[in-house]
Amino acid sequence: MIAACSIAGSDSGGGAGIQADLKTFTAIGVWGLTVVTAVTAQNTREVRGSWMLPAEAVAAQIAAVCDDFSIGAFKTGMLGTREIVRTVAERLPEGIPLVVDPVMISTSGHRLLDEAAVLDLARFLIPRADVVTPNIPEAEALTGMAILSLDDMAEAGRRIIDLGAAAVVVKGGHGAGDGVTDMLVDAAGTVRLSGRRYPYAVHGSGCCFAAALAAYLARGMPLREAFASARSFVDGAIAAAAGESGSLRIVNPGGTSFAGEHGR
Ligand SMILES: Cc1ncc(COP(=O)(O)O)c(N)n1
Repeated sequence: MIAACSIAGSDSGGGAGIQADLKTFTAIGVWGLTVVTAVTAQNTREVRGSWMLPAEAVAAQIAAVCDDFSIGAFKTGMLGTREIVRTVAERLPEGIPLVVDPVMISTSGHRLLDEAAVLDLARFLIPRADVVTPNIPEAEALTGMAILSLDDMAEAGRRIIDLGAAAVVVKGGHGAGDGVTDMLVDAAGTVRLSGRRYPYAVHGSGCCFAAALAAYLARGMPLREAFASARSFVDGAIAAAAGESGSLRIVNPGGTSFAGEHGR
Protein backbone atom coordinates (compact mmCIF):
# COMPACT_ATOMS: atom_id res chain seq x y z
CA MET A 1 0.00 0.00 0.00
CA ILE A 2 1.32 3.42 -0.91
CA ALA A 3 2.13 5.59 2.12
CA ALA A 4 1.96 9.29 2.86
CA CYS A 5 4.00 10.83 5.66
CA SER A 6 2.98 13.74 7.85
CA ILE A 7 5.71 15.75 9.58
CA ALA A 8 3.73 17.80 12.10
CA GLY A 9 2.71 18.42 15.68
CA SER A 10 0.35 16.33 17.78
CA ASP A 11 -3.06 17.83 18.65
CA SER A 12 -4.40 16.08 21.75
CA GLY A 13 -7.90 17.12 20.66
CA GLY A 14 -7.56 15.14 17.45
CA GLY A 15 -8.85 17.94 15.23
CA ALA A 16 -5.63 19.21 13.64
CA GLY A 17 -1.99 18.23 13.23
CA ILE A 18 -0.81 14.64 13.09
CA GLN A 19 -4.18 13.27 14.18
CA ALA A 20 -6.17 15.07 11.45
CA ASP A 21 -3.56 14.02 8.90
CA LEU A 22 -3.73 10.33 9.86
CA LYS A 23 -7.54 10.29 9.74
CA THR A 24 -7.39 11.96 6.32
CA PHE A 25 -4.80 9.51 4.98
CA THR A 26 -6.90 6.57 6.17
CA ALA A 27 -10.09 7.99 4.67
CA ILE A 28 -8.37 8.46 1.30
CA GLY A 29 -6.86 5.00 1.37
CA VAL A 30 -3.16 5.58 1.87
CA TRP A 31 -1.03 4.20 4.72
CA GLY A 32 -0.29 7.01 7.17
CA LEU A 33 3.22 7.57 8.50
CA THR A 34 4.06 10.22 11.07
CA VAL A 35 7.11 12.21 12.09
CA VAL A 36 6.14 14.05 15.26
CA THR A 37 7.77 17.46 15.72
CA ALA A 38 5.94 18.67 18.82
CA VAL A 39 3.29 17.77 21.33
CA THR A 40 0.50 20.26 22.00
CA ALA A 41 -1.99 20.19 24.87
CA GLN A 42 -4.99 21.29 22.84
CA ASN A 43 -8.73 20.96 22.54
CA THR A 44 -11.35 22.51 20.29
CA ARG A 45 -11.07 25.83 22.18
CA GLU A 46 -7.40 26.48 22.81
CA VAL A 47 -3.79 25.41 22.71
CA ARG A 48 -2.74 25.26 26.37
CA GLY A 49 0.91 24.48 25.77
CA SER A 50 3.35 23.07 23.27
CA TRP A 51 6.63 21.21 23.63
CA MET A 52 9.08 20.70 20.79
CA LEU A 53 10.94 17.45 20.20
CA PRO A 54 14.71 17.64 19.73
CA ALA A 55 15.70 17.97 16.04
CA GLU A 56 17.60 14.69 16.44
CA ALA A 57 14.30 12.88 17.18
CA VAL A 58 12.75 14.40 14.06
CA ALA A 59 15.71 13.31 11.91
CA ALA A 60 15.58 9.79 13.37
CA GLN A 61 11.87 9.41 12.59
CA ILE A 62 12.40 10.58 8.99
CA ALA A 63 15.23 8.05 8.56
CA ALA A 64 13.15 5.23 10.09
CA VAL A 65 10.17 5.69 7.77
CA CYS A 66 12.34 6.27 4.68
CA ASP A 67 14.27 3.05 5.33
CA ASP A 68 11.15 0.88 5.29
CA PHE A 69 8.17 2.29 3.36
CA SER A 70 7.19 3.15 -0.17
CA ILE A 71 6.36 6.82 0.41
CA GLY A 72 4.23 8.52 -2.23
CA ALA A 73 4.20 11.98 -0.65
CA PHE A 74 5.32 14.01 2.36
CA LYS A 75 3.34 16.74 4.06
CA THR A 76 4.73 19.20 6.60
CA GLY A 77 2.64 21.05 9.17
CA MET A 78 3.71 22.53 12.52
CA LEU A 79 7.51 22.71 12.54
CA GLY A 80 7.94 25.06 15.51
CA THR A 81 11.56 26.14 15.37
CA ARG A 82 14.32 27.14 12.97
CA GLU A 83 16.27 24.05 13.89
CA ILE A 84 13.42 21.70 12.97
CA VAL A 85 12.67 23.56 9.73
CA ARG A 86 16.31 23.19 8.71
CA THR A 87 16.52 19.54 9.80
CA VAL A 88 13.40 18.63 7.80
CA ALA A 89 14.68 20.50 4.71
CA GLU A 90 18.02 18.67 4.97
CA ARG A 91 16.72 15.19 5.68
CA LEU A 92 13.73 14.88 3.32
CA PRO A 93 14.57 12.57 0.45
CA GLU A 94 14.62 13.99 -3.10
CA GLY A 95 12.08 13.05 -5.75
CA ILE A 96 8.98 12.49 -3.58
CA PRO A 97 6.08 14.98 -3.84
CA LEU A 98 6.19 17.44 -0.94
CA VAL A 99 3.25 19.50 0.34
CA VAL A 100 4.36 22.31 2.68
CA ASP A 101 1.56 23.69 4.86
CA PRO A 102 3.30 26.74 6.36
CA VAL A 103 1.53 26.52 9.73
CA MET A 104 2.29 29.64 11.79
CA ILE A 105 -0.52 30.45 14.24
CA SER A 106 -3.45 28.22 15.28
CA THR A 107 -7.05 29.25 14.65
CA SER A 108 -7.24 29.73 18.43
CA GLY A 109 -4.32 32.22 18.30
CA HIS A 110 -1.35 30.19 19.59
CA ARG A 111 1.98 30.61 17.79
CA LEU A 112 3.06 27.25 16.29
CA LEU A 113 6.16 28.51 14.40
CA ASP A 114 8.73 30.86 15.93
CA GLU A 115 8.69 34.20 14.15
CA ALA A 116 12.39 33.84 13.34
CA ALA A 117 11.71 30.52 11.61
CA VAL A 118 9.49 32.04 8.89
CA LEU A 119 12.61 33.10 6.99
CA ASP A 120 14.10 29.61 7.25
CA LEU A 121 10.86 28.13 5.94
CA ALA A 122 11.04 30.48 2.94
CA ARG A 123 14.74 29.88 2.37
CA PHE A 124 15.16 26.16 2.95
CA LEU A 125 11.85 24.28 2.77
CA ILE A 126 9.63 26.17 0.32
CA PRO A 127 12.17 25.80 -2.51
CA ARG A 128 11.77 22.01 -2.12
CA ALA A 129 7.96 22.08 -2.20
CA ASP A 130 5.79 20.76 -5.02
CA VAL A 131 2.97 22.74 -3.47
CA VAL A 132 2.74 25.23 -0.58
CA THR A 133 -0.68 25.74 1.04
CA PRO A 134 -0.77 29.07 2.93
CA ASN A 135 -3.93 30.70 4.22
CA ILE A 136 -4.14 34.45 3.68
CA PRO A 137 -2.24 35.54 6.85
CA GLU A 138 0.49 32.97 6.12
CA ALA A 139 0.76 34.12 2.48
CA GLU A 140 1.04 37.70 3.76
CA ALA A 141 3.80 36.71 6.20
CA LEU A 142 5.72 34.86 3.47
CA THR A 143 5.48 37.68 0.90
CA GLY A 144 5.24 40.85 2.99
CA MET A 145 2.23 41.99 0.92
CA ALA A 146 -1.33 42.69 2.04
CA ILE A 147 -3.93 40.39 0.44
CA LEU A 148 -7.28 42.08 -0.10
CA SER A 149 -8.52 40.60 -3.38
CA LEU A 150 -8.38 37.54 -5.63
CA ASP A 151 -5.77 39.34 -7.73
CA ASP A 152 -3.67 39.80 -4.58
CA MET A 153 -3.99 36.05 -3.85
CA ALA A 154 -2.67 35.27 -7.34
CA GLU A 155 0.19 37.75 -6.92
CA ALA A 156 1.12 36.26 -3.52
CA GLY A 157 1.08 32.80 -5.11
CA ARG A 158 3.47 33.97 -7.82
CA ARG A 159 5.79 35.50 -5.22
CA ILE A 160 5.89 32.21 -3.31
CA ILE A 161 6.73 30.45 -6.60
CA ASP A 162 9.57 32.98 -6.93
CA LEU A 163 10.88 31.59 -3.60
CA GLY A 164 11.29 28.26 -5.42
CA ALA A 165 8.02 26.33 -4.92
CA ALA A 166 6.59 24.55 -7.97
CA ALA A 167 3.00 25.52 -7.09
CA VAL A 168 0.97 27.27 -4.40
CA VAL A 169 -2.60 27.01 -3.18
CA VAL A 170 -3.63 30.24 -1.43
CA LYS A 171 -6.63 29.32 0.74
CA GLY A 172 -9.31 31.96 0.92
CA GLY A 173 -11.00 30.96 4.19
CA HIS A 174 -9.72 34.07 5.98
CA GLY A 175 -11.09 36.36 3.26
CA ALA A 176 -14.42 38.17 3.34
CA GLY A 177 -17.67 37.33 1.60
CA ASP A 178 -20.31 34.63 1.48
CA GLY A 179 -18.24 32.01 -0.32
CA VAL A 180 -14.65 30.87 -0.07
CA THR A 181 -12.34 30.90 -3.09
CA ASP A 182 -9.10 28.95 -3.01
CA MET A 183 -6.53 29.61 -5.71
CA LEU A 184 -3.95 27.30 -7.22
CA VAL A 185 -1.04 29.11 -8.85
CA ASP A 186 1.51 27.18 -10.90
CA ALA A 187 3.77 27.79 -13.88
CA ALA A 188 0.79 27.39 -16.25
CA GLY A 189 -1.43 30.01 -14.56
CA THR A 190 -4.16 29.97 -11.93
CA VAL A 191 -7.17 27.81 -11.08
CA ARG A 192 -9.88 29.14 -8.77
CA LEU A 193 -12.26 26.88 -6.88
CA SER A 194 -15.11 28.37 -4.89
CA GLY A 195 -17.49 26.86 -2.41
CA ARG A 196 -19.68 27.54 0.61
CA ARG A 197 -18.57 29.42 3.68
CA TYR A 198 -19.94 27.55 6.70
CA PRO A 199 -21.46 29.65 9.49
CA TYR A 200 -19.37 28.03 12.26
CA ALA A 201 -15.71 27.69 13.11
CA VAL A 202 -13.72 24.47 13.10
CA HIS A 203 -10.00 24.08 13.48
CA GLY A 204 -7.84 21.69 11.52
CA SER A 205 -9.29 22.39 8.08
CA GLY A 206 -5.92 23.57 6.76
CA CYS A 207 -4.18 20.42 8.04
CA CYS A 208 -6.90 18.24 6.54
CA PHE A 209 -6.66 19.99 3.16
CA ALA A 210 -2.87 19.67 2.91
CA ALA A 211 -3.03 16.02 4.06
CA ALA A 212 -5.71 15.24 1.48
CA LEU A 213 -3.59 16.91 -1.20
CA ALA A 214 -0.60 14.76 -0.14
CA ALA A 215 -2.74 11.60 -0.12
CA TYR A 216 -4.10 12.21 -3.63
CA LEU A 217 -0.61 13.06 -4.92
CA ALA A 218 0.68 9.87 -3.28
CA ARG A 219 -1.98 8.00 -5.23
CA GLY A 220 -0.56 9.46 -8.43
CA MET A 221 -3.16 12.14 -9.16
CA PRO A 222 -1.96 15.21 -11.08
CA LEU A 223 -1.85 18.40 -8.99
CA ARG A 224 -4.86 20.20 -10.45
CA GLU A 225 -7.07 17.16 -9.98
CA ALA A 226 -5.64 16.60 -6.49
CA PHE A 227 -6.47 20.24 -5.66
CA ALA A 228 -10.13 19.75 -6.65
CA SER A 229 -10.38 16.41 -4.82
CA ALA A 230 -8.72 17.75 -1.65
CA ARG A 231 -10.98 20.82 -1.65
CA SER A 232 -14.06 18.68 -1.93
CA PHE A 233 -12.76 16.31 0.80
CA VAL A 234 -12.23 19.10 3.34
CA ASP A 235 -15.53 20.75 2.37
CA GLY A 236 -17.23 17.45 3.24
CA ALA A 237 -15.41 17.30 6.60
CA ILE A 238 -16.44 20.88 7.48
CA ALA A 239 -20.05 20.23 6.36
CA ALA A 240 -20.16 17.05 8.47
CA ALA A 241 -19.02 18.98 11.57
CA ALA A 242 -22.34 20.89 11.27
CA GLY A 243 -21.54 23.23 14.12
CA GLU A 244 -21.65 20.53 16.78
CA SER A 245 -18.05 20.86 17.84
CA GLY A 246 -14.95 22.85 17.08
CA SER A 247 -13.42 19.95 15.18
CA LEU A 248 -13.77 18.67 11.67
CA ARG A 249 -15.51 15.42 11.05
CA ILE A 250 -13.28 13.57 8.66
CA VAL A 251 -15.50 11.28 6.69
CA ASN A 252 -14.40 8.47 4.43
CA PRO A 253 -15.87 8.08 0.95
CA GLY A 254 -18.23 5.40 2.32
CA GLY A 255 -19.65 7.94 4.73
CA THR A 256 -18.34 6.61 8.06
CA SER A 257 -17.24 9.32 10.47
CA PHE A 258 -13.80 8.84 11.98
CA ALA A 259 -14.38 11.35 14.75
CA GLY A 260 -15.99 10.39 18.03
CA GLU A 261 -18.25 12.64 20.08
CA HIS A 262 -16.05 15.38 21.41
CA GLY A 263 -15.58 19.06 21.87
CA ARG A 264 -18.18 21.49 23.04
C1 LIG B 1 -0.55 20.54 16.20
C2 LIG B 1 -1.27 21.54 15.38
N1 LIG B 1 -0.92 21.72 14.09
C3 LIG B 1 -1.58 22.63 13.34
C4 LIG B 1 -2.61 23.38 13.86
C5 LIG B 1 -3.27 24.41 13.00
O1 LIG B 1 -4.60 24.18 12.82
P1 LIG B 1 -5.65 25.35 12.97
O2 LIG B 1 -5.07 26.60 12.35
O3 LIG B 1 -6.82 24.90 12.19
O4 LIG B 1 -5.88 25.53 14.43
C6 LIG B 1 -2.96 23.16 15.20
N2 LIG B 1 -3.97 23.86 15.79
N3 LIG B 1 -2.28 22.24 15.94
